[in-house]
Formats: sequence, structure tokens, C-alpha cells
Amino acid sequence: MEVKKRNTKIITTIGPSCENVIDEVLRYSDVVRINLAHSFQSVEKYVNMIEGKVPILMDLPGSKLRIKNTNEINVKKGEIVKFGKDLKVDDEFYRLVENEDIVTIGDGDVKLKIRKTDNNIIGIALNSGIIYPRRGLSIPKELPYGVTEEDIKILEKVSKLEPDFIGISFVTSKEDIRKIRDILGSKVWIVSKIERKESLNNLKEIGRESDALMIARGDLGLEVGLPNLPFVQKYIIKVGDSIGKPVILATQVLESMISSPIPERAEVTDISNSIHYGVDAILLSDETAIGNFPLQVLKMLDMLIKGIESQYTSMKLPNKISNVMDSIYFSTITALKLSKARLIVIYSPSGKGAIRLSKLKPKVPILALVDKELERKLSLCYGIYTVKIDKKFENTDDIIKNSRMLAIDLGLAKKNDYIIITTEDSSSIGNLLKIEKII
Ligand SMILES: Nc1ncnc2c1ncn2[C@@H]1O[C@H](COP(=O)(O)OP(=O)(O)OP(=O)(O)O)[C@@H](O)[C@H]1O
Ligand SMILES: CC(=O)C(=O)O
Repeated sequence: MEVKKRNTKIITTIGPSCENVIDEVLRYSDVVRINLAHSFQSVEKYVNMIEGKVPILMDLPGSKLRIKNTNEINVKKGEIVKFGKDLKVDDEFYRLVENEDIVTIGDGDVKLKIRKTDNNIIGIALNSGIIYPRRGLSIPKELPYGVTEEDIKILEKVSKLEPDFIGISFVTSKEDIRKIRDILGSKVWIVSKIERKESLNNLKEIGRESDALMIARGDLGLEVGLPNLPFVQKYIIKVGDSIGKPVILATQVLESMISSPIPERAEVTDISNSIHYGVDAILLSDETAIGNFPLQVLKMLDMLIKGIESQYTSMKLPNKISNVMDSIYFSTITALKLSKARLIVIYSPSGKGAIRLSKLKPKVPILALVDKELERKLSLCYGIYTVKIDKKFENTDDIIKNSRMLAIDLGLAKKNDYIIITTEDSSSIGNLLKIEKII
């Protein structure tokens, strides 16, 4: 376990651009994402390249229409694109699309106006742009969202590779999550990608059934309309906070760095605002999968997060304390502020206490002593680094002694530093809050 001197986590989508620099990519990543919509053929290769060094999130494709071309197509405004000839698409598209429909490619890269005759379908480009391989295709029709049969087939194959997380695209209800949970059991964490109005309407029940939420801004932006996206983003973070589930920010985080070694100012400000609102992790997609500067992007995001976090002073103290455990977590944050401790250690076999603390956004790392199955999962959460518990602790003295040793051994505290030691609700141990000086 390596503590990275930043609290907000980085998730890297792996793709062709990462292959030659994989060791450095892994050094900067807290989680690696394999997007099965693009990398199903390479999934074993990628799992072997990662060698268990970093937890893996495998993202199921979901019911999204996609372009089948493997080449890029450059289109000019007003140009005609012939479906089936220039542009090969999923069969379902031909059944659903109607004359005059406006079709959006990718997250809005190119829009086409459809002209449909008995013999063929053409699209007239409404703007100039590039149509990239395997991009999504949005049409103004309701598709049967949720988990598809194809997702289940893919899942049965990839689950043998033991992913740490599975991402479900276009989740609409808790039933979608249960379908996946029935196959995987509870050992694999389920990340629900929020990208439909239905998923927003059912967000709390979806959140409770999932282990983490993803703000999938690409499809979500098309679905809710761009002016609503900032508010929806804040809403998802708020729900994640209230139910104690980590929230991932995704899409167009450093989009300009696909083709430029430096980011746009607006991207930096968006990252800063998102950290301030309380996301746990930030996901890079095309930037690292197919971009020209995968390592520069990772180094830039790492540097930006560290710089931005160092400027924020406010930890989130709850307005209302309604139970004993919250009073302990609240006191932990207050004690942290006043003692200038360098570290929080929490005995949290279930992970729940560690997540609750992380939602209060302490400025120091949280070292969570957790059950074996959670060791890799909590790397998604703001500020949490884990050590698995090999033996159950007997009492609070045992926890204090071990916490002190771990903090020193892992280089997280040295002589004369203070650390704060606490526990989650545990009938066998009792409650604890200790401000401990390393001597
Ligand atoms: N492994 C890969 N190989 C090739 N291209 C990739 C790969 N991963 C991502 N891409 C490209 O980067 C783009 C953005 O990546 P992202 O993972 O957000 O995909 P997406 O198509 O938006 O998928 P989804 O909506 O299912 O997450 C993709 O549309 C694709 O063009
Ligand atoms: C990540 C993703 O699926 C999206 O932004 O739509």
C-alpha cells in the first residue's frame, strides 16, 4: 500500500495509449478502468498487464447504440453521410430511427439530421467534426435501458478474471443491480453509472443497492440537457453523502489534453469545483485510453488535485448529530483540527465507519483497518488507504498499539506527531476516540 499525498482518487481508463507506459500509469492510478464496450477483446491482456497491482473496474457496455467503424471519419458541415456505407451502425438503429430525427454522435462531437427513403438512410452533418470509432449514437427514442442480455454474457466471461468493481451502464432501478449481484455475490463492488432520467428519479434506491455511484456526464449531459448538468452533478454527490456511498466524477475532465499537453482553465476550475462539492474519485476516459499524452494527463491531474486540496480548509462538520457514532466521527474531525494530527486510523471491519469519516472530508489520510474483502475496494473513497485485518482485535488497547505501529511502519507518522485513533460501531470492542502522541 502506498499513500499518495492526495485524498481525491484517480481512476484511469486503460487503452492503446497506456500500453507502452503501463508501469507509470499504474503508479498514478488508484483504480484502473477497462471499458468493455471498447476493450472486451483485450480484457485478459490488460488484466495481465496490471498484474494485480491496482484494483480493476470493468465497465459493462449497456444498451447503447454504437458506430461499428474502426476508422475515423472527418465530416464537414452540410456533408452527406450514408448509413451502411460510410457509417456502419448497430442493426437496432435502422429499426428505430425516423425521418428528420437528429442523431448525436459521441457526447455531441457531430450531429446528423436524418433523411430516410425506402432504400437508404443518410445523415446531413449539422456541424463539422470527427466521428471516432465505436462512439455512441444517441437518437430521440426510448431504448430498453438497464442490464442487457449481452451485458450478462460479457459478465459471465469477465467475472472469471476477478474484477474488483463492475460498472453497470444505464442503470434504471434496483432490479438492474440485483441481476448483477445474483451473478457476482457481494465480493465484487457494483458501481452504478447514473446517466438516465430514470436513474435520477430512483437515485436513493439505486444508491442503497450499489456500492458506488458514477456521474457519467457524457450520456447524462445528453439526457438531462447541459444547463441542468451542474445541478444534477451536485444532487448525485449529495445523495452519495447521505447514504454513505462513494461518488465518481466521469467524462471530459481533461478532454483538451487528448491533443494538447496542457489543460484548459475551465477544466481546472471544473476539477476544483467538483472536489469542493465532494467527489471521491475522478475518472479519466479518452484522455488516457486513446489520447496523445496519457502520462502528462495523469501527472497533471495528480498535481492539480494536490494543489487544490491544499487550498481547501473546511472539513464538513454535520449540521445535525443524530446518533452516537456520528458524535464520535464529528469529534474526530474536531480533534483533528485542534490537534493538527497527521493521520486518522479507524478500525472499520465493515468499511462503513471509514466511509462515513471520509465523507466528512478530513485533510489527512484515513488508514482503515478492514476485512480482507474490502482491502482493495475502499481505494475508491476519498482519503482512505487500507490495511487488511488478519486477526480480530481483542480490545481498544490492542487497536491503539497496532495503529501506532502501523502509522510508523508505513511512514505516515513519526516521533512527536499526533494521530487520531477511532473505531466504527462494534459490539465486541466498544467505542473509541484517542488522540495519541507518537513517542
Ligand atoms: N480501450 C479503448 N480502445 C479504443 N478506444 C477507446 C478505448 N477506451 C475508450 N476509447 C475511446 O474513448 C472514448 C471515450 O471513452 P469512454 O470510456 O468514456 O467511452 P464511451 O464510448 O463514452 O463509453 P461508455 O458510455 O460506455 O462509458 C470512446 O468512445 C472511445 O472512442
Ligand atoms: C462514462 C460514461 O459512460 C459517460 O460519461 O457517459
